Formats: sequence, C-alpha cells, structure tokens
Amino acid sequence: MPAPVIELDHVSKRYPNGFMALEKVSLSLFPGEIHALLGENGAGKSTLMNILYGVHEPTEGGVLMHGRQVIHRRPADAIANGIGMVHQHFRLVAPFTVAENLALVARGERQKMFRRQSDIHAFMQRYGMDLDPAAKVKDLPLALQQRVEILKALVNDSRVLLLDEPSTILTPDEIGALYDTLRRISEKGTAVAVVTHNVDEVLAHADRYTILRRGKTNGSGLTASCTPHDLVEKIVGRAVATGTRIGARRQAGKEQMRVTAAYLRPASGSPGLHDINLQLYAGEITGVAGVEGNGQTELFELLAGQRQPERGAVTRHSDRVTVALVPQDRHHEGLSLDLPVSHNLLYAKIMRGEYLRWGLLNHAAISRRAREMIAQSDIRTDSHATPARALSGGNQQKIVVARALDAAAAVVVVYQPTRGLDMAAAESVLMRLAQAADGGTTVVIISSNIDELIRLCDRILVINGGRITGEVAGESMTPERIGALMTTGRNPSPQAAGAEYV
Ligand SMILES: Nc1ncnc2c1ncn2[C@@H]1O[C@H](COP(=O)(O)OP(=O)(O)OP(=O)(O)O)[C@@H](O)[C@H]1O
Repeated sequence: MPAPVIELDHVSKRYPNGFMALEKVSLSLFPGEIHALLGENGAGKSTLMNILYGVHEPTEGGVLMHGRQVIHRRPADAIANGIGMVHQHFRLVAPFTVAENLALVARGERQKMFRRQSDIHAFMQRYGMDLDPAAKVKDLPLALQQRVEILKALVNDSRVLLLDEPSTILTPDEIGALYDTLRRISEKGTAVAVVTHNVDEVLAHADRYTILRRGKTNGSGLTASCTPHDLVEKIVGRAVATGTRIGARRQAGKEQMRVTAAYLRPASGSPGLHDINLQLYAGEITGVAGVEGNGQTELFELLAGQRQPERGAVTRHSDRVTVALVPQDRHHEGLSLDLPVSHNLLYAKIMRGEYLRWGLLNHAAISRRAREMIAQSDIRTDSHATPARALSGGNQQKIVVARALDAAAAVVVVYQPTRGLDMAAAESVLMRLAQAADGGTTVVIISSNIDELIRLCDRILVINGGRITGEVAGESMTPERIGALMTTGRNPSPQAAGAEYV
C-alpha cells in the first residue's frame, strides 16, 4: 500500500470555551483513495477538516505530510502544502466567470495559465470536466458551481482534496456524477476526503471510512468489508429504522392557504414562477420536489409572505392563519449566530413580548423553556447560553426546526429540513413534522430528497423551470415517477396515474 499523503497523529482539539471537540484522533489519507468521514451532528467532522485545512491548530498531536510534521497556522499554509478544500457554502465570486474564479486563487506562474482559455480547458479535461470558462458562475446550476469549487481547490496542484458535505445539495444522479469526478481526481494520485451523512453513498463510492463519535474515533476501515447496518450503529450508537412510511396517510382538513395563478418574472439565476396554483389544507403534508434552482426559493418566499407575486395572488383563509418557517439559508435568515441558543430558540416569542416580566426579559422563564426544547430536539450544546455560532452545523439546523415547530403556527413551510442532519436527527425531525400534521398543522416541505418526501408526504408536487409539472399522491409517489418529472417535466409513461400540468 502506498504511504499516506497526510496523517493526523493522536490529534486533540479543545476550543477556547474548554469544549473538547476531538480527542486523540488518528487518520491517514492515501493517494488514489476516497475516504469518507462520518459521524452524528457535533461528532467533530468539521473540526477535523478544519485542522487539516489550517483553520484550527490542534491542541495536542500532530499533522504529518509525507511522514514529516507540518504546522498549518492558517489555510494559506495548508494551500501552500497542496491541500484544497470545498466548503459547504461556496466561496465563489458569483458575477465573475469560471476562468476568473480560477485565476483568482491561482498562485505564481499558474496565474498566467488561468488567463488562457486553452490552458483552462486542458486543466479541466484532466479531471474529466467540461465547463465553459466564459460562463458566469451566477448563471450555473448548483451542481456545476460545485465543480468550479472543486477545480478551484485543485488549481495549485493539490495532493489532498477535502469536501465538506458535498452531496447534500445534489440529486441522486448528480451525486453519482460527483463521485465519478472525485474518482478521476483520486486516480491522478490525490487523496480525497469527504464528509457525509449518507451511508449508502459511502458504501457505493468510498474506499475507506472513519467514524467519529463524540470527538473520538469509533471505527475505521475499508468500505468493502462493511454493511449499512454496521456503519449506522457505529455512527449513532444504535440501529435507526429508515425507509418506512412515517405516519398513516392523512385526511386533508379545511383549506388554510391558496396560491392562485402566481407569476414571478424570471431573473438572472431564477426561472421565476409561472401559473402556480396550490391549495394547502389543515393536517396535510404537501411536498415540493425539484432539482435546486427550479423555483423552490421563489415559492418559499411567496408562501412566507416575503414576496408578492407580480400577477396572481397568495391568500390565507383568515388573519388567524400564521406561517412558521425553516429557511434555506439558516446562517443568515435562520439564526443570530452571536445570540445564545436560548434566544435563537425563542426569538419570535421574545420579540412578541411573551417573555417579559415587569417590562424586563424574564431570563429564568427563557432558560427553562429553552432547556426543555434542547432536550426535546436533542440539540448538542454545552448550555442554553452558548452562542449559536459555537454549535455544529447540524445542531444549528435543529434550533431552526425546533423554533418553527414551537411557534404553534397554522402553516409550517420548511426548506430542506434534514439537510446536514445525521440519520437519527433527520428521523426525529421528520417524525415531528408528521406529528404536527397529525395535530392539524398544514405542512409544506420543499426538498430535493425524494425518498424523504415519499415517506412523509400525503402528496408531492414537482417543480421544474418555475412551473409545477406534476402532482403525485398515494401509490403514485415513486422515485422513478418523481425523478422523471423533476428532470424532464413529463410523466415516464402516459398510462401512469396522477395529474400532469403542461
Ligand atoms: N468555535 C467553537 N467553540 C466551541 N465549541 C465549538 C466550536 N466549533 C464547534 N464546537 C463544538 O465542537 C463540536 C464538534 O463540532 P463540529 O462542527 O466539528 O461537528 P460536526 O461533526 O461537523 O457536526 P455537523 O454534522 O452537525 O456539522 C460540537 O459540539 C460543537 O458545538
């Protein structure tokens, strides 16, 4: 077996607040291999990646490259040593072209090279990618923006490529294509490490895995010798039942909200919305499936009341119909990162004056309720007083979902509610949405995760190019049927049951 390119040798990381996020973790990344890093929310995956990439320094232990100890005090040190990283939130300059984005990060002589179209093509083709160097990043779909991020990470001849949850924004086909690209990259001798929560993806595409649990290694080895069951048990410490229907099919109650012939003009990066008609009923879960960027954000904004249609209308049954939201961009819209977990959980209620006593904030009541919500949603935090910024991405997501479900709103609109959550947390969020609907709440779930929609929803609308291209319910909710509507806007066969709009 070849020698590892990079190793972590008994690395521990204690954050300034005293929290021990990693404890004596060792890991080796080999050239030519795809290594999956798994673990529940808060297990320490991002901390580990950030140590490899020079964002954090280990408190104890060392980082070795080609067997020699290196010290990365900042990402620039790691980049200079041939480490590239693709972050979950892309760091591209959207109005710039693909070529300009690559040239921006190129160092030394390579800068010149990234100004010549022919050289850029040759560079991309090395990894089997064929993007238009003159395309503006903002006009590319997310899956292609991700390719630009990968190329950016490779521009300076990286020998190590790190990717933080790259598959969460992709459809199943796009995930396959991503791993084809990663395989080509690894075959060139680069060591690839991917953080993911998706066990099936790991078994299908990765060579080796490491599982973190509460900051410690809880298993590692070759994927060829393990089953999904083995991995799940090591990740969450118990078996998790996934794949079965969540809740019985529900009977729709009274109409709560209606969208009539809504239209939004297409804009750069947005297909707009065209003739959207939708009725939402109490006690029903409506799914909206689609490849990202097909009008989901715009539909969310209409339902949230953040935007008015240019034609058509969005009406609520009465003024008493309130809407709670789980937004797409939880960092900017969902959380105040510097406020404590407790205030983030109860933000809307605090703002409405529900936690005032004698005109002052009732901190005891806020803490009490926050602690209950933290326990109920299994939010992993030192304390309710910890700033939201110090929580792992998945635990931040749990705060946003817990707050939306605590609002007792008539309608809850959630955007990718389980993105970035581990299997156990994802199951718990889906169960809680089901319980809310069983209790009479109207739930709308916008997601590109077809399996999750089929398990949870009573009916699923498919959105493509800003239009609703079909609606399926009951037995017609199959991945094939929905997948076909998502990508082509057509039912796979004319005999298939269910409505289709053209
Ligand atoms: N800056 C910080 N200060 C204090 N604690 C932190 C800080 N960053 C992370 N932590 C804590 O360290 C632990 C590990 O966090 P990390 O982000 O590495 O987890 P993760 O495995 O990537 O989780 P997720 O899947 O939710 O993204 C968490 O409990 C988190 O609250």
